[in-house]
Amino acid sequence: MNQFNEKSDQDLSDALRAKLKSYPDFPKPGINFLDVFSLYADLEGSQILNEVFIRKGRSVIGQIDVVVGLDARGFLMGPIIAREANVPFVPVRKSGKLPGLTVGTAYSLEYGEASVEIQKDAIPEKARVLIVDDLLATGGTLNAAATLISKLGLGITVTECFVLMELAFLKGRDKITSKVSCTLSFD
Ligand SMILES: O=P(O)(O)OC[C@H]1O[C@H](OP(=O)(O)OP(=O)(O)O)[C@H](O)[C@@H]1O
Ligand SMILES: Nc1ncnc2[nH]cnc12
Repeated sequence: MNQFNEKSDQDLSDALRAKLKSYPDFPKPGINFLDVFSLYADLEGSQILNEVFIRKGRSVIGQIDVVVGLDARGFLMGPIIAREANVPFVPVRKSGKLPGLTVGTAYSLEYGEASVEIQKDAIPEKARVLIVDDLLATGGTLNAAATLISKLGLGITVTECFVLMELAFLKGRDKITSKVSCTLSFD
């Protein structure tokens, strides 16, 4: 029993939307930056996020074998979701940060370019993967992560992507071949 048991998913999503801070023209003119850390800086916001991620993890029990979180804000949520789903957590990191043998790819995102890597032996054969991140904008980042995972071969499949926030008007979903779910959509 916790203070959110009686709250619907919609109630939680509405509460987060009311608390979220955005910053026009950051990091570049024309970008409205949605700051997930503004939710963590609010004690109730942080508790609601925890509840949202716990519900997400429980909803995929038995359907996935690994949670992959994206650098950096996907690391806030991935381990909670993975723990509730009772599966391991694996990071996709910006290039040059992971030890051992890695596979990498370059991509574009809403406000720049980047490249990411995953450890070659991080995901077991035939695993069903859930990719998680805080935000879907153009879809460049999620698509790059899915491409990386497919480069590993071994019959590994991305079964779902979960984001806390989606800038739906940028149509990032069109780049993603797997199912995408989100908590807060912005038109
Ligand atoms: O859909 P896209 O256009 O690819 O944009 C979404 C990505 O952009 C942000 O990360 P960023 O690369 O800024 O990294 P950070 O988490 O290290 O700040 C965000 O956390 C997503 O990962
Ligand atoms: N508008 C935005 N706000 C926060 N993170 C982002 N990543 C890409 N676009 C973003």
